[in-house]
Amino acid sequence: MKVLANDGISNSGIEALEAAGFEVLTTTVAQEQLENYINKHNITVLIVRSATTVRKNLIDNCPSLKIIGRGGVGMDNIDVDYARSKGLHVINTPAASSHSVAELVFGHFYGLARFLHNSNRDMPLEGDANFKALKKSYAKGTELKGKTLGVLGFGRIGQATAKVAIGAGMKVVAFDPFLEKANLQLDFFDGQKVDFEIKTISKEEVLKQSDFVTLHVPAQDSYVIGEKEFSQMKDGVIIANAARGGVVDEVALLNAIKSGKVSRAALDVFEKEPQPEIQLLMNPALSLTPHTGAATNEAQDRIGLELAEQIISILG
Ligand SMILES: O=C(O)[C@H](O)COP(=O)(O)O
Repeated sequence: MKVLANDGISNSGIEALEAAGFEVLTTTVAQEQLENYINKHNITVLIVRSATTVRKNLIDNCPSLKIIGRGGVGMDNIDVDYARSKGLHVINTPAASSHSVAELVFGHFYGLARFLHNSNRDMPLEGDANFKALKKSYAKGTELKGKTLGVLGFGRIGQATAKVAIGAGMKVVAFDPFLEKANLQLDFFDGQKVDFEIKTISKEEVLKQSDFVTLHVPAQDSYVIGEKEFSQMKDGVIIANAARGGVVDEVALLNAIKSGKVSRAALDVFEKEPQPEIQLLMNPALSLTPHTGAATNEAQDRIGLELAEQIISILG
């Protein structure tokens, strides 16, 4: 049986699938040629990340497909219910990338707190005077330790982010419409484990208390953070969106930066992907990454292996 991993898959995933007798194709087929390719090569399993979309048409026109696998969390690029109604298995790997996303958020937070996203670019090629001027202009950094992190969406990734925050000496407050509390476990390098509980509070209270805000919610029809929510935040707040484009109103964000309500922000996802608005790309208050939350060797290894295991157990 053939597996097409159209947005790639780790070697560990390929090896596990091949050992079970699957043929794995890793060609990236353009969206408009996908239907032909799947039919021509009699593909049984289509694996995608966020780049390839799997809509009704493709599902209807590719009868050889038995499984659609999402290497990652968000399935907004797949017509999941429709595929399932047609008897296809739709699988993903919801836990495999949580810690990688959490670390990316903190990479942005530490960078923003000390202006690394700008100072890297601004370092003078020569000149003592320039160096000194630059040192002065980046003299107002802040520590994360002792600050409050607000987490909107307290599922797997939100909780992983909370654990990193606690390790960084931050207080964590969280909002989740589906969760009253979460039991978290901190794992230490020497094998010690510490359990603790975080009770969620209202969204407004999270926004009011937080020095840093991070979103970990699925794609949805309306903004989670817009003009109203920005007005409820502390002046000078730093925010991060590594969830989905469209959960933060980008126009409201730019206005909030302009007014000083938001001092700096990190975006890993954009309302327009893969071509974010130029005003975002040019704004010095923004630290940007091209949707790389899950893009670590470790996360992709776990994702590849988990997909392989699920595929083998369904078809093996
Ligand atoms: O939903 C996810 O898993 C993340 O947004 C990562 O998407 P990617 O696999 O396209 O990097």
